[in-house]
Amino acid sequence: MAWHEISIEAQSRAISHVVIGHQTLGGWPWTSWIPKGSPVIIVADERVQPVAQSIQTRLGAEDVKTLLWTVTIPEQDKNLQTVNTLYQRMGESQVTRDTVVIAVGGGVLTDLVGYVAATYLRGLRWIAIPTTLLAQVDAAIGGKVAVNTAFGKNLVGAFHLPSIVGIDTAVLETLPLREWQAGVGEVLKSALIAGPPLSDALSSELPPLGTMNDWWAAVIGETAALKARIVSEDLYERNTRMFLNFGHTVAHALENYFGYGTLTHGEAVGLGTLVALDLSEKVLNMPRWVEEQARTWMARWTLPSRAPAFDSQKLMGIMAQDKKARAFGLQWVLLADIGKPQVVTSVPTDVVLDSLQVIQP
Ligand SMILES: O=C(O)C(=O)C[C@@H](O)[C@H](O)[C@H](O)COP(=O)(O)O
Repeated sequence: MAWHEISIEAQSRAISHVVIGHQTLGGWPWTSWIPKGSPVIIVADERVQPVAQSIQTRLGAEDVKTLLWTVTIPEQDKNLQTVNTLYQRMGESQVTRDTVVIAVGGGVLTDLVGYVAATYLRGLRWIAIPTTLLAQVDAAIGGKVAVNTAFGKNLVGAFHLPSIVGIDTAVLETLPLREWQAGVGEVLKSALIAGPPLSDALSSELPPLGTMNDWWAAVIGETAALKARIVSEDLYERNTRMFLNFGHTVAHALENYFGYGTLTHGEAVGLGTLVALDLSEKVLNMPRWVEEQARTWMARWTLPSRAPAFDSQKLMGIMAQDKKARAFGLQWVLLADIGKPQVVTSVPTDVVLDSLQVIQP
């Protein structure tokens, strides 16, 4: 029986503009970001409702039809049940495919609302307005959107780039201290995988957490630019984008093990980073000074270097579900040196178990 093939070669040149400024939210060209006549739904964390209301006022003045939904979504509610409540509201509001969704909040909100935008009506245009350090340096950039399941962190998701990521560092001026701490885990990760100039900036001075200043504005800009560069090279994480997952193999497992929300993502990333650095010394002969430098940064910014007690074998079972895992086993992102990440497969289980000891209490 003869057969023939018809190929579909979709050329999606997805573009995502990352806009960074300080006290610039009010001056952004909103109407150029939203196609004429498109309705808008703003989904905002209730803690940053004033930011969302200022956007709604600005859009209203330009005759853009806007709904504002304020929500509270802790990490433990970043799941399909919460997604479904938003699907329900969108159905009740008779949302159409030309609607633009604007997500205003931290990483949990941009992950979940971004996933809703990726899936409702098979995909809506969306804009991310990150209001936490974690979201501004990492979560809101690059289009990874997802929710957690009982089997693991971010196990249900998609790649759906926001058309705009609007970063106004002024919104961090009222950010609670633990949210600052939750974000620095990703800043340290970025400095370790990138090396200079970001790692030099951290080594020259480390301001206290909680006060927005020029140093933080520069570090946020550099970290966001690093992520934008990596995502531009490998949007679907087929190779180099895995570098951004440094420390996350253990981090995500810890978040699941202790119950989502017990450890902040940044705290878990800090702990996962220490395990990855120990493995890097063993497997890639990474110079020890890199680990010592990371520990200095973590201590300065009060990131925990020890986890609550955990069963290493059970944690390994959760790690097996990591999205970087393949049929042949786990893939690790390790460092040969600062700024020199590598994807490494077939790290022996006993070596991993030994490295997990570095974060046991
Ligand atoms: O954007 C990426 O790629 C990252 O790995 C960045 C991570 O810091 C971020 O936490 C991401 O959401 C985790 O991705 P996942 O694929 O491990 O869920």
